[in-house]
Amino acid sequence: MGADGTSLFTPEQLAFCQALPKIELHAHLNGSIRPSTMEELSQQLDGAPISLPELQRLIRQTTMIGFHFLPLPSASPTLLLAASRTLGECFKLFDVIHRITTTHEAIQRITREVLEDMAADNVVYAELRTTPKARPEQGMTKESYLDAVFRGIADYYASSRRAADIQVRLLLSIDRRQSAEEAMDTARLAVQLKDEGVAGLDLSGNPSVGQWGTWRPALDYARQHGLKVTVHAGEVWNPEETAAILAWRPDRIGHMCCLDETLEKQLLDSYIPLELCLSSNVCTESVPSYAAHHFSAFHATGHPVVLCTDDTGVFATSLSREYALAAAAFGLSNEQLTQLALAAADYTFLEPGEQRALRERMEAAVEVERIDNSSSPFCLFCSKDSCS
Ligand SMILES: CNc1ncnc2c1ncn2[C@@H]1O[C@H](COP(=O)(O)O)[C@@H](O)[C@H]1O
Repeated sequence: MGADGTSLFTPEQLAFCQALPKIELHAHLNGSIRPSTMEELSQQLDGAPISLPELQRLIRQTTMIGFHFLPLPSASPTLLLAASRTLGECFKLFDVIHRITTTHEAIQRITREVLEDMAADNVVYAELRTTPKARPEQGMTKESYLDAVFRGIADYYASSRRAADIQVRLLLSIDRRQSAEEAMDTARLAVQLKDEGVAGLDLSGNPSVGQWGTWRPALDYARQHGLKVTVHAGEVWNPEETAAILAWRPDRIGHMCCLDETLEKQLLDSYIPLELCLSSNVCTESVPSYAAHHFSAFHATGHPVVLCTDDTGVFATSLSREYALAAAAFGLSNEQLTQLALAAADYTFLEPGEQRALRERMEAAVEVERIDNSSSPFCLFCSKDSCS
């Protein structure tokens, strides 16, 4: 494999996946920061709570994670993680990112840029998640943090010619470091903002921290008030917690890398849709390789699965790249990739009528691609030499 990972799939596979209309259901806002923006924001830190030398020291400290700005053939310099790191080291990197994204302006900008990047990658619907943060020293409350996110979304729609192409909902994240009270604050905020585009709640953060029982009342509250809930589970080996989360029956679950036979059977019986992030899980060593990723087994049984990115900035990926990785690692045909992308509409936190409309919009886009490619001797959409 090349250092940029591109040799994991063919250019044709990537081109097909880029042309496919896609749905992103598991993307963390700050983890999706453009590396170039991260670099730029870190230059502007003088006078802010963290100075540039301090940031550089922090980055050096996290060199086990490694910052490598590698020129990719068709992209701007991209941040890649070094060959070996752990999930714990990854969370040190999030702390660094959070220390350079402390202002409302930074949050607004990152939100706009993330949507621009998604639209350019042919993402037609996204549920973007973020942890609302109160930073009194910046005059930032959880509410004003979210206002900045909403302004970023508005900026995107105001500036983009492709605005109609991407529909966005927000999920508010509870960080596992947070107390029951903090979690409940976030749940209340999510309920208040239900009509403003907040579709649900997420539980995320370092999986080695905290206890499931701490945040459960907040998740119960959100559910009782009509919000959907997705939970990170099984990112590390913690069978008691994973069983308790499965018994609670979230509307979707992220990761589920570490399962024994009993948990796997419970998950299959539950039919709860899985948000799967190949690069993230391989990079953080939650799974040993792409080929060994549990996507393959769950997809083969017909269990609902959706490919997602997790943190495009941290793992130097895009949704098209994740689809191409899956195509190459699991031998998926173009038709299987198309069905995978379309099926994700059913797992969104939209109302059933909105889900149907989204799927129809995607099917129409796929049809246009089929027609556009029908004169080509090699059909992009059925992997045959020609299609009838
Ligand atoms: C790698 N796998 C992962 N597992 C668990 N939580 C993750 C994560 N990747 C990201 N986050 C969560 O998202 C935050 C960054 O975005 P926001 O500041 O909320 O926008 C991280 O601090 C962590 O809490």
